[in-house]
Amino acid sequence: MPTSGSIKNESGVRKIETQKKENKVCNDNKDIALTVKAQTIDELHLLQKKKSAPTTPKGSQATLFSSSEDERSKQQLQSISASLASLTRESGPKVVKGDPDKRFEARRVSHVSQHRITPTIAVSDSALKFTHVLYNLSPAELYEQAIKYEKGTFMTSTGALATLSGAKTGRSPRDKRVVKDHVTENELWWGKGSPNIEMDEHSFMVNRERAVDYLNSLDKVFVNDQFLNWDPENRIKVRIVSTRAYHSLFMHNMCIRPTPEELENFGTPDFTIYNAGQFPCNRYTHYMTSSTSIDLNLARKEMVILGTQYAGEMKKGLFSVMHYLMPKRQILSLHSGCNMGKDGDVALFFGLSGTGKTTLSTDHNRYLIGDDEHCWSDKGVSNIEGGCYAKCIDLSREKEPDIWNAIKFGTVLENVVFDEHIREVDYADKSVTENTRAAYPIEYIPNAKLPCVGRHPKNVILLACDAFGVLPPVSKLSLAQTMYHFISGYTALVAGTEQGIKEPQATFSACFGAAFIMLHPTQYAAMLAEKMQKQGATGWLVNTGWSGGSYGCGSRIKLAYTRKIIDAIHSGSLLNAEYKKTEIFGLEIPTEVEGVPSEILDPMNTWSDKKVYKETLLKLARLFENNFETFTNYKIGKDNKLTEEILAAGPIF
Ligand SMILES: Nc1ncnc2c1ncn2[C@@H]1O[C@H](COP(=O)(O)OP(=O)(O)OP(=O)(O)O)[C@@H](O)[C@H]1O
Ligand SMILES: O=C([O-])CC(=O)C(=O)O
Ligand SMILES: [Ca+2]
Ligand SMILES: [Mn+2]
Repeated sequence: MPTSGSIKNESGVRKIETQKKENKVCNDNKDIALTVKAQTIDELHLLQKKKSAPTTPKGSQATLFSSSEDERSKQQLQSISASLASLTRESGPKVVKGDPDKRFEARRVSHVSQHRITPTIAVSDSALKFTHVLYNLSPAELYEQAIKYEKGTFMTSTGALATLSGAKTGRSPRDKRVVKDHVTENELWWGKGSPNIEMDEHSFMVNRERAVDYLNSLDKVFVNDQFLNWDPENRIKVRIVSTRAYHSLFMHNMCIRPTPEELENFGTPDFTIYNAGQFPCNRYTHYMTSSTSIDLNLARKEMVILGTQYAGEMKKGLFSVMHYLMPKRQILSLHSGCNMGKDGDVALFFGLSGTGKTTLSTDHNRYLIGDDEHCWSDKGVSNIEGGCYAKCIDLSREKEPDIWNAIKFGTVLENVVFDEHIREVDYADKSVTENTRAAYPIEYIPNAKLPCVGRHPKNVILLACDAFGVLPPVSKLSLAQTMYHFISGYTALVAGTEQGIKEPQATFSACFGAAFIMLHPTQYAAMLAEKMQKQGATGWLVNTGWSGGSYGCGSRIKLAYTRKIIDAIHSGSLLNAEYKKTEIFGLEIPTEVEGVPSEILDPMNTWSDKKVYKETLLKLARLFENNFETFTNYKIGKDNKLTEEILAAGPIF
């Protein structure tokens, strides 16, 4: 053992002082006498973390803050306490920042009186309790929380956070409720076909109270303060209160992340979500038909989630809110992907779930503006979100390299199956659900366009996954046809995963997102028509579904071919191609597309039995016709001319 006297501290670094008595451990001249100023192990651990950016949780070291910082921090706590206030008691809960398990952090308490009313009822036991708030935690902190406290949460081999969303692995549109009051009664779309199922204000308050009481009964809640919409003039401030680190990380990825300065000056949110999804709603509450309820109150600017932990409810709930707020400002909200070429040309990709918005807007040769939710204003397009939510069933590195590579540290992987030891994900495994998903910040895509805004779209691509196999792989649409197909919002998926051949199921969802729209579809359609006309945008219908027969006989069009078709749309070469018109649907189909076998461009060529093809085509046309009946009484746009053209743009028998 070397002796202390023979070694000099040449580098001039502090000596290790873990105990009062000097304890020298030195093997060579370099390592020696590097001492840490710590008296105890706890003190040593305290040295490990240095003070973070100004707005990360200020749970500790209160004396380090200047009085203005102190004041702002107090206001932040007051604002959170106000959000969590029960409306039947007098004051907001006692709020304290930080993890209840971290005993070293000095606690800051704020018991904020929210209401001017003099208390009349004695405080309940719950009012004596603290609510610990984990405020805008970083992904690393959320990983620790999730892995430590949320069963079924693991790190995968690429660093993503794999978790389970619980009993619900998809959205529950039938459990969505919207408060009908004297304003929304006239403004919103109600009745047949509408996604807005009514509830009254009182029942909303019952559910709100249930959610808030549940949240305040927990040891801790997560609070995210973030933004929606990359258009700075139309940015919306949202607050999400949730119970799981999974939810907090999901929203961290999906909403726009504020800078530390923006968070300092966040102020009062424009909209608040109370996600108490681990707790059911009370089925005896009026308007409830199950123990799941997703309730939207536009007047109160609040949403309550009970009985489902599927994180997509928050994402799509906020999208509904945007579908209400944006049209009021003459801005069109769109369920579409969006990307931009090197020359600044913008394309929109509409389509129902699973038709290819995320897959096709994530294109290595183009800049990604966003994969799912956009706004189209007088200035151009802007993404509503700060992240992407990709389907990952059968995901492959070869076919979708950018999405594959985005699944790394920080990404939330929902309901995937992985090797218990190596933690490699098996993307083909549907054991938990077919709707496996990855949520990642948009910067994880190498060619993301930041900020996520672009010019007016040049091309509007409508995606349909036609499992009947009768729609052409690509057709050029007139404006009236674009509107007809936009209002129809068609896709056909295959029902069930049982053995044997299943009939394709046609789905019609107005504006390619009926589940999220708030106004009558024709209001969005009118705005789209006006914008497309004004900007001279071209509409296209792209079938990403079956070719060579219906599901069971034919097969899904190769992604590589669809990509070639999309390339030809972007480059402008398809605009000047030679076209012929199909029967029944009257679609203009090109005779050639570079890189795509010409014989597949007319679906009739690919069917061995032409009679069955014709029957299937007629069958689909009738489904379109029946679906459109509900829209025939509505006027679209300023004159009747467009309305008549749209009606004439459907199938002709
Ligand atoms: N020819 C094709 N074109 C597009 N996608 C295809 C094609 N063939 C197979 N696919 C697969 O279809 C799926 C399309 O899903 P995608 O995530 O793009 O849907 P989405 O429209 O973004 O839906 P959501 O709104 O639910 O997010 C992907 O899994 C993709 O790999
Ligand atoms: O909302 C979801 O769960 C997934 C999605 O993007 C959609 O369905 O359009
Ligand atoms: Ca998507
Ligand atoms: Mn979507």
